[in-house]
Amino acid sequence: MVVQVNQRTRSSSKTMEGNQQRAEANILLLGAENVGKSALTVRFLTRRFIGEYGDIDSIYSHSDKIDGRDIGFNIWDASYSQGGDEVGHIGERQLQWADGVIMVYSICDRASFNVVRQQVQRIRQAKNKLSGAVPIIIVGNKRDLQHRRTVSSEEGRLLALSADCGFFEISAAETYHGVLLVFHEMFELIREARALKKGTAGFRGIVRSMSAVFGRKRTE
Ligand SMILES: Nc1nc2c(ncn2[C@@H]2O[C@H](COP(=O)(O)OP(=O)(O)OP(=O)(O)O)[C@@H](O)[C@H]2O)c(=O)[nH]1
Repeated sequence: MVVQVNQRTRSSSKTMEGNQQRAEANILLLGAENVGKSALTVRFLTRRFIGEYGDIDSIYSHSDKIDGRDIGFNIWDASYSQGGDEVGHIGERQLQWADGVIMVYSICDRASFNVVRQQVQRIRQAKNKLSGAVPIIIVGNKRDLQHRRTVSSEEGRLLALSADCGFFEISAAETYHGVLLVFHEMFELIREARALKKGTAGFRGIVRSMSAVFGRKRTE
């Protein structure tokens, strides 16, 4: 497995957390093969859908503005790897690095939905031991392929609800907007998780966290 790690990203997310001018967020993308993790990442970075992508682990840095504030997104597009004899292994290093996790499945691939179900459980268990709860958003991708759908929106939403995750159904192939919403919501959840940790979450933050937990339906 090749991992392109930008060293700057690791330290900067810690040092700039409290800075009002610029905030950073480390976001880990997980999910089975072929579900569109790279497509989502590249859409967010370039606004484009290019069709075919490599399958190496990569970490990308990207700047964006939310409500006039500069945000540095560090995105780890993780290939579906094998650790020891376990397929779908999630490395401790990945979890320690991540401020938030986006778990992707394809709405026309039930096996990929089952992978998300298993990985969400593993993250909840592992991350609690490492450093407390981490915000997770579950994304059902390839919404443009309705005729091949094998996982209903309800199932996706119910899984998210039961595991305290946000939920979106999108098509990375069709639109940029849905992908943008996912990353912006992820940043908001990370910000609120940090505020809750520091005990500075306002009423709005608490309400938003509860909404994420109780799973509003989020679609494009
Ligand atoms: N129809 C459709 N195809 C998509 C969509 N997103 C990705 N794809 C296609 O699905 C295939 C896999 O996309 P990738 O982004 O490489 O998937 P991945 O999850 O990164 O795959 P791995 O690198 O193997 O882990 C490619 O052929 C993409 O063009 C989508 O929203 N709709």
